[in-house]
Amino acid sequence: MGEAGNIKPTKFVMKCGGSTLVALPDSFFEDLRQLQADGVIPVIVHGGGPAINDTLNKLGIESEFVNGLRKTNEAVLDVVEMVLAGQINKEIVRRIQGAGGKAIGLSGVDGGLVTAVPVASAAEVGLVGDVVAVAAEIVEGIVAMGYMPVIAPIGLGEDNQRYNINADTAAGAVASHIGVKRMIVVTDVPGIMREHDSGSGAAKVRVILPQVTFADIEEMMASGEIYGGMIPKVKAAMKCIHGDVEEVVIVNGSEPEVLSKVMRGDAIGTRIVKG
Ligand SMILES: Nc1ncnc2c1ncn2[C@@H]1O[C@H](COP(=O)(O)OP(=O)(O)O)[C@@H](O)[C@H]1O
Ligand SMILES: CC(=O)N[C@@H](CCC(=O)OP(=O)(O)O)C(=O)O
Repeated sequence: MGEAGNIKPTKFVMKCGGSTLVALPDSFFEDLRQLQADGVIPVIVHGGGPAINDTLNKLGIESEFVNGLRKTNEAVLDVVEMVLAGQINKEIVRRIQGAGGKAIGLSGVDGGLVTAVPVASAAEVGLVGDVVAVAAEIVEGIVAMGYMPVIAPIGLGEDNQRYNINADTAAGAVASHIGVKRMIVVTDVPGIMREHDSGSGAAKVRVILPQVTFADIEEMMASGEIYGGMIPKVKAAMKCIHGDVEEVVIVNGSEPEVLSKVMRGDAIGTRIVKG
């Protein structure tokens, strides 16, 4: 069968971390455009933790993290929404368009895209949300119009309350609700790393693990080898890998053509699979 004119577009979710956003080269956005042109459509969910920190500092608003989640009240939420849905979201859209791609930015508030409930630790962290629903038809509609959705991780409760959602958590929820096969997490390290004993008393070296299972992750979290910002990524991965989602791949955004390489199946970054 001649499939060339008949190939169904493939969607994948890409989470882009605040740690890497400013450092992303133009070629990263050209790669996105090329994928889009080839019918491989990125659905982007982004973070922006460092930019939120900067603006909170400038405004003299205190904020701290409890188990990887920002303690959030209404004053903090104003800044989170302004920075994520305003500054960062539009910067990503501009860079995609600058590379010749087509993108529409929105937050989880728009069209009721992301419905959230307070996280279990809300008594400690305040207005932080977990995702309970994603309006997949909005994502599908934007993709059908030929645009990449670029989503800022703010959610709305049934009572119209806004919630701050960790971007890894939001990306994992989008991946499971729209039923992609793969989520790519773009960050500032080349994958999940582990210290490796090179033997004969030599110094330990840090190696990138090409593939990890849920059991490996549990072990590395318990030993402290996975810590800090990597924790929400692996937790989001373990939560979303079921049903349609088969794998989550963690890669460094400054690696040339990193997205195309993952989509081609090259051995790059760390693949998280169930077991
Ligand atoms: N085992 C590990 N391998 C690699 N990075 C790790 C590991 N455990 C924790 N990290 C940390 O996770 C960070 C990435 O998370 P984070 O800074 O929150 O990025 P992002 O802004 O992309 O979400 C890395 O810079 C590193 O400091
Ligand atoms: C609840 C919570 O912690 N929300 C995050 C949302 C942004 C984010 O997750 O950005 P990164 O991907 O760059 O870390 C925050 O306020 O920083």
